[in-house]
Amino acid sequence: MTSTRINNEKSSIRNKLRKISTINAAVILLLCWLLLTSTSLLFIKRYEKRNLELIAATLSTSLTAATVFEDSYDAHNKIALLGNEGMFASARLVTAGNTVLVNWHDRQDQSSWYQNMLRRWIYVKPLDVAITHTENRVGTLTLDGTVNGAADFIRYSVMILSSGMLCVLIISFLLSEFLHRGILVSLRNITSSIHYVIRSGDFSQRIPRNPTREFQLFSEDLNSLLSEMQTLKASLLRDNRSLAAKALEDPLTGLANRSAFVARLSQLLDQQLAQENFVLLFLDGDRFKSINDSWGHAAGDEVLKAIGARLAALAHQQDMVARLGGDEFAMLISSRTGEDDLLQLTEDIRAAIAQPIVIAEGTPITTSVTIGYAWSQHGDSVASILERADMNMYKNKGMSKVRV
Ligand SMILES: Nc1nc2c(ncn2[C@@H]2O[C@H](COP(=O)(O)OP(=O)(O)OP(=O)(O)O)[C@@H](O)[C@H]2O)c(=O)[nH]1
Repeated sequence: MTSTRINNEKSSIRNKLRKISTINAAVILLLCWLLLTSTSLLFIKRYEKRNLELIAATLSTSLTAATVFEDSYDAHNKIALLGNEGMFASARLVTAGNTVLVNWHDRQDQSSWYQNMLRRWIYVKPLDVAITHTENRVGTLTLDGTVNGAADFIRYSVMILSSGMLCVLIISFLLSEFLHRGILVSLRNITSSIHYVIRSGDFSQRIPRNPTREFQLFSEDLNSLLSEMQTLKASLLRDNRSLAAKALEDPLTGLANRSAFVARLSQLLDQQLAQENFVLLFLDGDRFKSINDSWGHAAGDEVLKAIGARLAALAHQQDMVARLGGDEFAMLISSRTGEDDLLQLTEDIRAAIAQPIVIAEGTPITTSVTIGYAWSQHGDSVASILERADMNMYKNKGMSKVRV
């Protein structure tokens, strides 16, 4: 559900940026329109009022004679002549004796509520002008101004605003595509690098340089985090490898330990059908207790290390030498194929071990090992082959104790 929401085009940064720039442009356009329209309307108000006063002054002069002689026909003609030109919306001419000479209305003027409101705002009330003759008031002319000019202005400006809004939508859409491309590409580079790291676990990946300062700083922070993760991962891998190696190594001699030996033996037994037989040698130190008792445990350790090194020197690359514990060693030999070959090896081992081992304090110690071996057989298990070699070693123990 979360991913559906994130994938939704509406929640993309591209869309949000586009929305922000469109709203910005629309608000600025609306404010400009309001400012320009209200300023223009103030001018129109002054102009229309002044215009009506001039018309009233001119008309009142030309209506003097008709008012004095109460010539309604002539007065009507003069008023209608200007009224039909759209100079005013209605006119009323009343003599000083309260006789209504003319009550003219523009037939086309069917004012809506908003035009009436506009009229009230521009003119406040109908304009009364006195008609005088020899400094005597002979009548009164009352004019109602038109609002056609102001209404047309407002209508046109709203039309211009609407088409302006449409242009703003189109222009801001195109501009946001163009201007935000850099930001979107930068973000895409960063997220794709992070996705790659998450998917592959490869912390050597770095986020490329970015021309935008904030993104560059962000990328640098992420890169230093990645390099810390890389170092941490490398040290964890190293520790893991060394722990794994230590788990399979005998700490005293550095040879394989019992676990590693059993694992290798089991592997060889599994592969046995496809390969030549191999041999398992079981070696046990003779009278080792007496070495410890005579020269100390540390000297015993040195002897065990020397035995291990000598056995390892005699083994070939495909063979394995292990210390199973105490003074017990074992060898898995895949490099010798015949009994003679093997006997030669056991002789070499005995000869090598028989060489005196000079411990740290300079004392030479002579020791020996008893060897028992078993060739691998079809159907062998780890336990069965170990047991055969062990038994053979014990059979030899008595003899070797005397012989070696
Ligand atoms: N120095 C040293 N001695 C060890 C170590 N592990 C076991 N030993 C000693 O090795 C001796 C092994 O004795 P055994 O194998 O039982 O007997 P042995 O004296 O070798 O006699 P045989 O095997 O019958 O010839 C014991 O005295 C253990 O204490 C070790 O890591 N270092």
